[in-house]
Amino acid sequence: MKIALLGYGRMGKIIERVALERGHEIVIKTSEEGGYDIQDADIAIDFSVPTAAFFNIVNCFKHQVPVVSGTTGWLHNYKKALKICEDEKGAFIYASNFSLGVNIFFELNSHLAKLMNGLKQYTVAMEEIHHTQKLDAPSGTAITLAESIIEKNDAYGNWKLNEASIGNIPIHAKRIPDVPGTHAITYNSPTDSIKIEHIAHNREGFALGAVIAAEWLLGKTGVYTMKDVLNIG
Ligand SMILES: NC(=O)C1=CN([C@@H]2O[C@H](COP(=O)(O)OP(=O)(O)OC[C@H]3O[C@@H](n4cnc5c(N)ncnc54)[C@H](OP(=O)(O)O)[C@@H]3O)[C@@H](O)[C@H]2O)C=CC1
Ligand SMILES: O=C(O)C1=N[C@H](C(=O)O)C[C@H](O)C1
Repeated sequence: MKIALLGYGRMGKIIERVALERGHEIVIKTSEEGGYDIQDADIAIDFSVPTAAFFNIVNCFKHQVPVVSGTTGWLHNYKKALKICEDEKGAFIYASNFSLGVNIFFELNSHLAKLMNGLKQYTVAMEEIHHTQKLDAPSGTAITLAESIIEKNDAYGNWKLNEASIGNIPIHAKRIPDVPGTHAITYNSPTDSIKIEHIAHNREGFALGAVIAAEWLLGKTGVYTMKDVLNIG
């Protein structure tokens, strides 16, 4: 595949290496808005910044270039993007986390949330830890985890950053140098705690998942998720 890398930072560079190892070609790599012809590419992979992702993604839809995005912090525009994708007959996969491990963790979290539904002695709390360069908080992955708990557990209707209050899942965001991404969910009762945790040791899993998603999306139209790609859950 001829790949456009929209965002050539920490993730863009690892995705480039993984894509080359899998026999693909990088025809565009950019850290700027525009200045390239997206139609030179068969597919685009956007790992940019929250303020740029929506433009990058919509530009792909408008030129019928399938696009995979892992950028977090822009999801207030997600529904708008889906509408444009539909209108332009585009192809799109967004995931807050492309790693196989986290996608398995999403399933565990959902199952645990269902088991805990109605057990009023337990309260849930989430912690996410990332490197100090991260622009958004809480992480996209933490938001996905919280949304899944809200869907399965009647005790929760929303999440709150660094704040515990009734009906809200507290998400504690910590920034520590060089941490690729850690997410933990703990259910606490007066007598015990149940904790599940995912620790990324590096960024390879995110990059491989994004390239696999791009390979899977090529030739399709419509909106998909990593559940479709990995066929889990
Ligand atoms: N879904 C997933 O699995 C994962 C998602 N992420 C997310 O991916 C995103 C990128 O992460 P990471 O690579 O660590 O961040 P970086 O800051 O290292 O890279 C982002 C790059 O995007 C560039 N950029 C700025 N404006 C634009 C633009 N208009 N178009 C294209 N690129 C632009 C930045 O350039 P400059 O520095 O000059 O501003 C920078 O080089 C983040 O939102 C992060 O949360 C990260 C890991 C996994
Ligand atoms: O910015 C990062 O680094 C990461 N961002 C994603 C998120 O916000 O969930 C995924 C991963 O945790 C790394």
